[in-house]
Amino acid sequence: MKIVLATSNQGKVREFQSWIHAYEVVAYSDIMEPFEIEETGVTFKENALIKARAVYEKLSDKNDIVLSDDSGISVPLLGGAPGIYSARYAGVTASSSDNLNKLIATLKEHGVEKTPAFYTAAIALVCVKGAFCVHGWMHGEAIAEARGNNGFGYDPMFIPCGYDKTLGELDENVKKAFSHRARALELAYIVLNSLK
Ligand SMILES: O=c1nc[nH]c2c1ncn2[C@H]1C[C@H](O)[C@@H](COP(=O)(O)OP(=O)(O)OP(=O)(O)O)O1
Ligand SMILES: [Mg+2]
Repeated sequence: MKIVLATSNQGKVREFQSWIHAYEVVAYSDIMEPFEIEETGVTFKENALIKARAVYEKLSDKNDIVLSDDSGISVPLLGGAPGIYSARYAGVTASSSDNLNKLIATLKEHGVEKTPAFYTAAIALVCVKGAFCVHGWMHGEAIAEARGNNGFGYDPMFIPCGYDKTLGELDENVKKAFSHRARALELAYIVLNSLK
């Protein structure tokens, strides 16, 4: 039994592979031809389940467990945007730097240098015993500039609570200690251990 990650985001793959040691972890594209999965849900949970179910359907070994992550950054000043649309914020074909630059430009349009923001991660697990979903959050501030190259996505503009540097500048262990994804993964372990 191994964990198959239903994601095409290499930043997520890197984090899950470096954080999960109790199981063999592979990206789904290592064991099948990658395919388009439409994220038609209106919540992180719905989209996480859509991605995990789509990959589980195509698995040849149904004893494997599929793990997906649907995540994003929400800015209360912007009514929660980009939220579940974080990966499509600057358009459906946008790169992560397009999205980052759009959020920086939007904050500047609102005349703010920093504003409260939070990340959400929904992790779905789909296996022979059913489908499960857990969540995690990380609070902090979004700033109207990009600093540092660590992490991925919006990390260069996100300062976690209790720090004065962005996740782009901070050591990777900070994300491992209390990121939205790390917190959701802690809960996912409870589900995983009960599936054994
Ligand atoms: O820790 C994070 N640090 C920085 N940015 C992050 C993080 N976590 C989510 N994000 C951003 C990236 C992307 O703009 C969106 C996720 O979108 P989301 O659809 O879940 O992932 P994705 O399309 O990149 O890959 P996939 O759907 O194949 O898993 O939120
Ligand atoms: Mg996506």
